Parts: sequence; C-alpha cells; structure tokens
Amino acid sequence: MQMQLLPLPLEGAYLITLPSSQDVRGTFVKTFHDTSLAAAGISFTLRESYFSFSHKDVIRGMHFQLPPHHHSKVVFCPRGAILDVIVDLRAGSATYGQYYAHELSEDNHMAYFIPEGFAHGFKALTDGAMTYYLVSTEYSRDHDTGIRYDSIGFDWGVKEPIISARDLSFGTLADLKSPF
Ligand SMILES: Cc1cn([C@H]2C[C@H](O)[C@@H](COP(=O)(O)OP(=O)(O)O[C@H]3O[C@@H](C)C(=O)[C@@H](O)[C@H]3O)O2)c(=O)[nH]c1=O
Repeated sequence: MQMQLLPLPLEGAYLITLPSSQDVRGTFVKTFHDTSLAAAGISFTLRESYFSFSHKDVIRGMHFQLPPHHHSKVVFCPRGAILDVIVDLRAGSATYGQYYAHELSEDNHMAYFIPEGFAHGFKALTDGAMTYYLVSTEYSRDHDTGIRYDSIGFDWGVKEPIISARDLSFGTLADLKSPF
C-alpha cells in the first residue's frame, strides 16, 4: 500500500492520502509507510506517539517545540473530524507566517506531514474528535510552546472556542522571533 503525498504551497509540508480498504468487516487504514515518505525525500524517525479526544469547537494550538527539541509530525484523525492548520515559522522561508488549513477526518483518511519549523493546531469539528500524532522527538516541557491561534490571520469559524489557558497565554505571530 503506497501513500500519495501531495506537496503543499508551504515547502516541505504534505497532505497524505492514507491508503485504505473496505470489506464486509469494516475499514483498514495504513497510517505510516517509511518507503513512501522516503520517496518524497522525507527522513522521519518515530520517537513518540500520542492522541487526544476533543469536544466540538475545541481549538488546540498553535504549538511547536523549540530547538534542539524541534520536530516533524504526522497527524491524522481516526475518529470524527478536525480542521487542521499549520503555519510556516522558518526564518528566511518564502512562505514565512503563511498558514495552510485542511480537514482531516475518519471519512477522508487524510494526514499531514508537518516538517520542522512549523506551528500546528486544529479545531474539532465533531464531538469526540480524535487527533493522532507520530512525532520525531520526545516531549520536552521546557521547549513546548506556541503562538496565539487568533494571530495567524486564519478565520477559525467559531466565536467562542473551548481553549486552554496556556494556549491563550501565548504571544502573537507578529511578536515571534523565529527560533527556526
Ligand atoms: C504534547 C504533550 C503534552 N503532555 C502533557 C502536558 C499536559 O499536562 C497534558 C496536555 O498537554 P497539552 O495541553 O499541550 O495538549 P495539546 O494541546 O493536545 O497538545 C498538542 O496540541 C497539538 C496542537 C499539537 O500539535 C501536539 O503536538 C500537542 O502540542 O499532557 C505530555 O506529557 N506529553 C506531550 O507530548
């Protein structure tokens, strides 16, 4: 089962169509295939994996880890649906500060490959939406940070999101001095 990687306008980021098959028992979905990523020039070593469940209209983000614990991630949504957003934070990048948004869901079997130097966040479109991560570094509390979700120029389509106090405490994209 090869994966189709669609290059995004933000260089190095991809949308992946996860290969799937259905039969009388249900659905089978492949979530990671090293050879497919390598064919796109991506070297990814899995160091940590986790998932969250979110109520509808929860926003989590926009998160990243600081160097030297910065990472790339594969993100997908095995249950429900999320509106997933990435922002290029690479100093000197032609698309610095630009975002890309796409729905990931249990129905479309889409995933992101998010390279190092990006912030990531999402809005849950359904109750109990599951967000699943494969990550290339381990969690480091002292390096885990972010920028305000509402400072990236993206219309999240929700007036009063459910969001953590930590996510509301972040600085803005405009005030960020890129660590990447
Ligand atoms: C991310 C993370 C959190 N934690 C702890 C910290 C805290 O007590 C609890 C919940 O953490 P958070 O509130 O940061 O969870 P959450 O807001 O879901 O964090 C996630 O957000 C999205 C947008 C991402 O891109 C992920 O990489 C991750 O940062 O889990 C870990 O132990 N390991 C981890 O890898």
